[in-house]
Amino acid sequence: MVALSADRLSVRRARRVVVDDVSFAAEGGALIGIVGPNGAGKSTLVQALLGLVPATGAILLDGVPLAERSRREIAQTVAYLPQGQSLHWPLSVERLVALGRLPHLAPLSRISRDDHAAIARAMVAADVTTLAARVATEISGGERARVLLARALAVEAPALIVDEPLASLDPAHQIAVMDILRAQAARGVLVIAVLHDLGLAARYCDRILVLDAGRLVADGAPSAVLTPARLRETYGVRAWFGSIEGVPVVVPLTRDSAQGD
Ligand SMILES: Nc1ncnc2c1ncn2[C@@H]1O[C@H](COP(=O)(O)OP(=O)(O)OP(=O)(O)O)[C@@H](O)[C@H]1O
Repeated sequence: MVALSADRLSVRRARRVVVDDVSFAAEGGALIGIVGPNGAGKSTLVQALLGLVPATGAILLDGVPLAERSRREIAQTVAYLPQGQSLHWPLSVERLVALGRLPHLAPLSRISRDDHAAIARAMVAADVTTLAARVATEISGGERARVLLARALAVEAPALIVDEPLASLDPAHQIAVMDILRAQAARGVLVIAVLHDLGLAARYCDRILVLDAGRLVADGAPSAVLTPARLRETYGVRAWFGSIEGVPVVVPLTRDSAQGD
């Protein structure tokens, strides 16, 4: 199974440290949530894990420093769904999902039967088969989110990093996407998901990393990490914690007046 680790990872943007001395290690077979307030550095952290932004510290992918891997190797090993991607080319949905196979194709080679099978599996998993012939620039925001997830799934990489995969999705599709991520983890994939919905993070993740102002302030099982004190300190909110039919429920209730504003 794939292994990904960061050791004392820091990233500066516009001369500000936005990821600050973050260390963690992860292996395939787990769904790991990254949560934290807006601007905490979550997207920057995952971009650094993919080698997309310059960082200090060490990142190891299967024991090899990321800097020693080619872009193609990284793209084959870690599929990535960026946050809020917009589409500019009027490709069909099926062709857009097919782009997920690019890391596996030799230059000028054609899509193989295996590639077609991977594309079909990804479209079924993300529930976008009925959109296959539609123009990708002419579908709704939630449909686009699922199509882009399908493109990432089509890579069939041993690791999958998704940045806010639930944005613009209705409740049924939010649950469906979390089910997909869980199923991927159950198949041995390392899934890292940047999430804002703490309730779904608590329900679905094996482990949660909490980022606050660039620092990793908590790392552990959801029940250990998503506590009233942590949510107060990190988000400045009071939350209700409970469970329904054994499913953990976290509902942010009010901003914490102790925060002062
Ligand atoms: N290209 C950039 N240039 C300069 N600063 C940036 C850039 N991208 C992000 N930042 C800053 O880096 C910090 C971390 O941003 P990042 O997008 O990683 O946060 P985030 O936790 O993913 O936030 P959100 O939940 O709002 O998506 C923020 O202060 C942001 O303003």
